[in-house]
Amino acid sequence: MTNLSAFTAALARTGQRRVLVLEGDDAWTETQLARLSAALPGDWLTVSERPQGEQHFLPAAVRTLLGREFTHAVFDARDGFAADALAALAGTLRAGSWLVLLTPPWQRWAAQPDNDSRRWSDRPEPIPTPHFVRHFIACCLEDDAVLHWRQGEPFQLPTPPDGPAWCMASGEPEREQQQVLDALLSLPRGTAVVTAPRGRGKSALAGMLVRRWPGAVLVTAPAKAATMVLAQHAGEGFQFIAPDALVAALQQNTLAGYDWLIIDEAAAIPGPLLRRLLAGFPRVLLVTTVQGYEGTGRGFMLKFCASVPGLRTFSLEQPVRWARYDALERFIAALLLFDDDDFRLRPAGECRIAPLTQRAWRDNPGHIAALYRLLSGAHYRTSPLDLRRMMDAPGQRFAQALAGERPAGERPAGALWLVEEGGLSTALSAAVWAGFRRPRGNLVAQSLAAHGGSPDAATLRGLRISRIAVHPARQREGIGAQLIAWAQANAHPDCDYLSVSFGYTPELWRFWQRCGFTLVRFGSHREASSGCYTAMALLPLSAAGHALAGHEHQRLRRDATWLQPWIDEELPVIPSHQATLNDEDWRELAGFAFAHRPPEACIGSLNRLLLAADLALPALRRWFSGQQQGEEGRKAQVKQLRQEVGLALASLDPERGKALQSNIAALQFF
Ligand SMILES: CC(=O)SCCNC(=O)CCNC(=O)[C@H](O)C(C)(C)COP(=O)(O)OP(=O)(O)OC[C@H]1O[C@@H](n2cnc3c(N)ncnc32)[C@H](O)[C@@H]1OP(=O)(O)O
Ligand SMILES: Nc1ncnc2c1ncn2[C@@H]1O[C@H](COP(=O)(O)OP(=O)(O)OP(=O)(O)O)[C@@H](O)[C@H]1O
Repeated sequence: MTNLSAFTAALARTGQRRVLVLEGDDAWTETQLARLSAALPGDWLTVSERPQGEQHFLPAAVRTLLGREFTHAVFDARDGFAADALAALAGTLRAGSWLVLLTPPWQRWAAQPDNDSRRWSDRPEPIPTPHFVRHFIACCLEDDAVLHWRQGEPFQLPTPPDGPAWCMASGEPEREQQQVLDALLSLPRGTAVVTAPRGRGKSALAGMLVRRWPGAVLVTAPAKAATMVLAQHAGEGFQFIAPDALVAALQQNTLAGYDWLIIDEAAAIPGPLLRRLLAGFPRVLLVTTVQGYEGTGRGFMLKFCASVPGLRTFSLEQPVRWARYDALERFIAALLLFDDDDFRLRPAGECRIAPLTQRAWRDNPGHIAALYRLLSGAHYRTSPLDLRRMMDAPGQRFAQALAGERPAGERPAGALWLVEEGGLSTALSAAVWAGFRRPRGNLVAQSLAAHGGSPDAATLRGLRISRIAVHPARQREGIGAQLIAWAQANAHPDCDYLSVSFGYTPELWRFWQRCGFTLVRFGSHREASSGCYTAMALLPLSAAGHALAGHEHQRLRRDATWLQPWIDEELPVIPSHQATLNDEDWRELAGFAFAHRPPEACIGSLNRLLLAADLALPALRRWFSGQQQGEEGRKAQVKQLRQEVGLALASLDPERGKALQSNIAALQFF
């Protein structure tokens, strides 16, 4: 272990960080870990599903470490591989650090269920992840800088890294930081954004702006703990305000005299909230990471920044927390396919559509990796969890639009990712409709049952378009529509529909509409993550699919008058203005009163009940006048609503109410 200390000293001197993989059984691994931490002093952080020691974090808690720094870390992949947590963790390690990765013995790892898969596979039980394990092993073996210590074999350290001594930044702005700072200090008005990968000195730069700006600057971020670096570089002028307090202060007009608002980790703040903040200050600086822990950074660039007029964009390339060509950063980029060099080039030439299956991760990994890179470059939602889903979750299918000369010169210009859904039993689908059951997966199929009017909706089989993206340099050339037409023509004969669930924008809806989709659902509130309403649409393929799409679209039209007041966006359907209670309303109201259907899924029928029945219904009136309280208050209010609606049905038609009640009660046993 003396050699290890010398090696680590060489890492610190050259500004490098390294990966050490410990492959073995639990007892052996624990012994080696104890030896390592005894030999290498410093603050060791452990990320593991198993509780151990003081500096221990569960993978799900690693996000809270953003903005903090550590010397060494252990990432325990023996029970599950939380790829997003690994990416977040790697960014927190200083120059001279080790990232020790614990794996089970490789020969049994591929067949072992991965606990993390429950987060992304839509399966209730953990599943094995052979493609990811294979890819991980290949990344380790291909990279000379990754140290691999296998149980039963001697551990040999290579020669320590050599090279010029690395100097920690002095406290004064680095060259790149200075250039951005000069531009910001002379910005007369408007919005600027600084994006960069981890550890490039973005937060420090924002702090330097606070220190150098002659007037008042306000700083906000999703968590104050993540602004430590910014505060340190800002000095006494640092003034922090939480985003919700900031919105409240803007509404009350109590903020005056601030020249700048700095929003650190801006990608973690929902778009509509950001938009409100931009309007409140003469100058705004948005700071965000473009790669890594969640895919939100690039999405932020793509979706939000494209909509800000006159935005000034800056980026930082040189790492500050570690030296250039750092081995850990390179390993993580290769493992999680962060490198996007391919994406920067325009894929030129005619396109042909070609299918791909998960087998490509074995047979032609370069090909399918290019597809993932296109998705993560062009689609705002793509994250390392998608990479894992794409590799190993069951029921996934892919197609790509390949541009260029066959075969060597071809590159993907468009990517389509499909997921098989539906096929639930009649009883389970009806139990989903009633709100009694919500098994994992089947996003659109279950949502059609749970929020729509057809108890058997989830029995149909669909292919959900999980993602579609066309290279930005090739959009509006018909490639997206070509991919959808391919999916339509190549769907399995027992597939009833293609479906899509998307964050509604009028432009995106126009695309789906042009591809032949029918709108069947529009959410009643904006999603916090995207700031958009969720919309769902179907492209029917079979007679049953046509019937379902037609029925759900008519239902949406019938409910549109009542749904519109909940939504501050024009609903893209023509309301049909029907105010009488029909059989379907009766069934739905019974599903609400005697089962667990949420009120938001019954907005139309509840309103028609108010109009049709000559009853007081005070709780219902209160609900629609918007007098709702917090979570606990809401629960009590919904309970009261259910009772009131049950009584109303019994008083309107006691026989019918009773019959529906007993039918619905039977559903809870499925
Ligand atoms: C499930 C999900 O993935 S939802 C998210 C969809 N993906 C994204 O938002 C990623 C970023 N966007 C993209 O990759 C692309 O813009 C896509 C996939 C949405 C569309 O692909 P494209 O190849 O650009 O669309 P395509 O050229 O086939 O358009 C067909 C028609 O749709 C309509 N359309 C497409 N994009 C737009 C737009 N931005 N605004 C208005 N209409 C549009 C047009 O009518 C167009 O026909 P036209 O150009 O002759 O007028
Ligand atoms: N010019 C500088 N002088 C001294 N230290 C610096 C300078 N720039 C950055 N640093 C330090 O380098 C480290 C990384 O900087 P910073 O946290 O600003 O990077 P970042 O790009 O915001 O990283 P992350 O995405 O991980 O939050 C911090 O410890 C910071 O204090």
